[in-house]
Amino acid sequence: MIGLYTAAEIRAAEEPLLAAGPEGALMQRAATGLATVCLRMLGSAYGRRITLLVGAGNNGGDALVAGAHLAARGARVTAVLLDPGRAHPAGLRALRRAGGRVLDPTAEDNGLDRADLVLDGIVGIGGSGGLRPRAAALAEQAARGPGLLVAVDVPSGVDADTGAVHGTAFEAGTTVTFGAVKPGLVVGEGKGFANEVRLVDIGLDLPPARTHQLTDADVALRLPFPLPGDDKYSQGVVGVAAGSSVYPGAAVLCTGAALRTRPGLVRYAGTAADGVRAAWPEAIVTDGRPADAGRVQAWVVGPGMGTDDAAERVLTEVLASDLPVLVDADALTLAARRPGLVRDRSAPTVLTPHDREFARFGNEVGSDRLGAARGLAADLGAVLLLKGEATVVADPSGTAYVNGTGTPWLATAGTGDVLSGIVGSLLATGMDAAEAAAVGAHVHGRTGQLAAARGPLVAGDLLRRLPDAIRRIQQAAGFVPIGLGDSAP
Ligand SMILES: NC(=O)C1=CN([C@@H]2O[C@H](COP(=O)(O)OP(=O)(O)OC[C@H]3O[C@@H](n4cnc5c(N)ncnc54)[C@H](O)[C@@H]3O)[C@@H](O)[C@H]2O)[C@@H](O)CC1
Ligand SMILES: Nc1ncnc2c1ncn2[C@@H]1O[C@H](COP(=O)(O)OP(=O)(O)O)[C@@H](O)[C@H]1O
Ligand SMILES: [K+]
Repeated sequence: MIGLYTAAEIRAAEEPLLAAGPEGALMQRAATGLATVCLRMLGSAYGRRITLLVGAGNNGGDALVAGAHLAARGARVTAVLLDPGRAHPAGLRALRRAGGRVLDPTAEDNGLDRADLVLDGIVGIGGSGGLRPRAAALAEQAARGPGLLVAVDVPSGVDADTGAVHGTAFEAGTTVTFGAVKPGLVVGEGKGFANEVRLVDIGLDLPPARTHQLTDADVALRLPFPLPGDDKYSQGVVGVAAGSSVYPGAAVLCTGAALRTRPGLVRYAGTAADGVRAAWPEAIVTDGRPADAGRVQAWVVGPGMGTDDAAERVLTEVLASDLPVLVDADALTLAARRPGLVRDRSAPTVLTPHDREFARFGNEVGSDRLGAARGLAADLGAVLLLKGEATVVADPSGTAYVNGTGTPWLATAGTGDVLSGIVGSLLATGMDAAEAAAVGAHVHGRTGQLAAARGPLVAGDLLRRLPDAIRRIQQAAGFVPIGLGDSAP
């Protein structure tokens, strides 16, 4: 698992290393790793034009020291100092010694229109609020130029903890981050500014993370294989209460996804019974109530079910069980009206809202998606899976996951019903509810990527590609999407 750490957590882990000295050692490690990544991106340094955008803090210091390494290898390095009187003194000396040029921010020709690479050292984890006007103007000018755009630690203008961006931010193609990945690089608006994230190990001794991102290897370990002694019941039976005679599609997609994820046994109960029977002869189907379906180990309730009195009775019945329940779509609308139905449960509940469904519980998601998910999870005593470009999962204790897979092609009707079926089927195996949600989101995203490789996708394509996506995840065990070890020479 990749641990995601806030600025405060990073600073706390840096403290003992800074106290133990020697002075500047951490910055040297960070800057060496940063320069190594830049060298790899450029192929070679000699004669290359590099512009450093340098703020007044240590983030600017990192850029200056990395710039000195690159200048020493023959790059033509120009540093634009946002606050010339306060630039990191040792970094500035190092750059000058290596032959770098230094400009103030009002210089007419700052080289951004012809740089091969731009290093953004305006502000890192010490940033607060939106970028100040001069910094914002330089970030925008860099984005218009031809150079590779590399952010130092965090793209300036992105909140490292939340991913919030107020106004503008540096549009990095690559972000070289130090010590640990920050949540703001992989969630919310920040994800789109950080893009490819490279982690440089600077030797921090970090405590266990509160926020995680799963890799294929993590997910492969958690996807249960059927064992020789298994039968169709022992792997966990999923119950699906979804769809309606008017909207059978959601029930068909949800049941199909549960079958394709963990094809032990899926039971369906609801008024879309005919449609489900026709699409999935493998499922055991009743047009009665959940109680008529037979025994299950977890329920999925809500997609396409409607919000009338009959639907509310189904939801109430399912939530009254002592089984794990995934609540989605129409059932979320109903649960938002009667949150006590969720709060009063002792068995695990997983809620899977998108932003509009989330808002029905009383607060907008806002720009801190992790914070919002954690808040509602704690309030309801449930696992919250907040869908989006980077789906977030939080449990009531504050443990959270940010999903790292997926594609915007998933923004199409019915893909959420597929996610519910996948997670429901993992819940039925007895997996911890937050892990089931996080593993399900990862599998769903990989399936979307696989389907999108063939062109525009519809939700049904996900069902066809799910087995292959699971097989590939299992094969790729050991693959880590974020580059580690770049501080090595
Ligand atoms: N503590 C350490 O020894 C280490 C720190 N490191 C680097 O140091 C950074 C943190 O350094 P600092 O604590 O000095 O803080 P930063 O350098 O991240 O930010 C502080 C500077 O940014 C300016 N600033 C803040 N908000 C701004 C905004 N909205 N618009 C424009 N300017 C803004 C402040 O005026 C100040 O000059 C990390 O991100 C990392 O790059 C690394 O070198 C590793 C070791
Ligand atoms: N821009 C996006 N990038 C990546 N994934 C997205 C994007 N927009 C939506 N998704 C994903 O697509 C799915 C849509 O679910 P949902 O909104 O519930 O659709 P429906 O209710 O039609 O099934 C979610 O898994 C969500 O995370
Ligand atoms: K930066």
